Amino acid sequence: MIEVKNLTVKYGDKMAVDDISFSVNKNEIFGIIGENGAGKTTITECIEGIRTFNKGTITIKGMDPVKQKKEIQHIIGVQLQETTYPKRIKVKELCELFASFYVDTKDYKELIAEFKLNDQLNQYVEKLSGGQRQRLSIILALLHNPEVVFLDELTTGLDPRSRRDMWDYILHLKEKGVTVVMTTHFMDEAEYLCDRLAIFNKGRLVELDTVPNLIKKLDYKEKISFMVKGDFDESILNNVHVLKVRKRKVEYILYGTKGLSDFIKDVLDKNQTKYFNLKVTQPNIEDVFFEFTDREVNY
Ligand SMILES: Nc1ncnc2c1ncn2[C@@H]1O[C@H](COP(=O)(O)OP(=O)(O)OP(=O)(O)O)[C@@H](O)[C@H]1O
Repeated sequence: MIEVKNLTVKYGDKMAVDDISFSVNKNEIFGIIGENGAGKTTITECIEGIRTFNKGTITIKGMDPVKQKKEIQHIIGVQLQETTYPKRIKVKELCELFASFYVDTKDYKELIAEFKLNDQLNQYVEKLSGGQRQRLSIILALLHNPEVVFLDELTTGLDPRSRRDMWDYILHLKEKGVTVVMTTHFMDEAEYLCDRLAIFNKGRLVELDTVPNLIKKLDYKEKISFMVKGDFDESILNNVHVLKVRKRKVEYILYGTKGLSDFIKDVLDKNQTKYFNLKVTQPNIEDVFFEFTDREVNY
């Protein structure tokens, strides 16, 4: 559905996107993750045809998003992170205005009902809450039944229930055959929704795979975390089971081989360490994120 080859974007001397290539398959939910400033918005805006780039080629369904802007606009839907709407316009009027941009659109009232904005139909857009504005932004992106939808941090600012509802809706879009390209900072969201995840670090693509495959790449079998009170002799953690230690103030997160958690519990007790909040879990996509975005990129 989407092919990106050798995309390079510079802002002055600053390399924002550095020679990246990837493709997005039809009907997949493709996640883009990375730290702030990693280049996620720049990349998606280049694909959407709203940002120029220095080098590379991009196609959506074989079309060039810049040269064939008109055709592309009919097949893509874009939900933006921050959108400024005209002042003193009501929800209903904004939907009608956006619908007038396209030849063929859905009945916006269906979408309004699906996203539970019925009560706000006659409300001024500027008076909507943050979560309501987010829901309106996706309605506007879906009015023309696009084949590909770009979602930029869609669930930021949503309450837990609305966030879950939004996840269901994204899965529903996939069921209907839509291709979804989404950026997110929520790792649980990326893990739950995305068929494949592209991890960007400082403008470079560092990993691209399914969630289970990315977790396998970590090669850690066990993970244990705990918090300590008072002095703590870190040298007790030195052992063949411990492959990596991350520390945040009083919290320790350890990754390692099978047997790691038994060894750590044992050593903490033997040393009479005052610990709390001990948790034994499996490595997850957040661990993948830390591993691959910490790492220097070598090619
Ligand atoms: N118009 C611009 N002019 C100059 N530099 C820019 C411009 N837009 C983005 N940048 C820089 O390019 C880099 C990539 O920015 P981008 O917004 O694509 O990152 P991002 O991964 O989307 O970040 P975030 O998670 O914070 O939204 C950053 O260092 C940013 O400061």
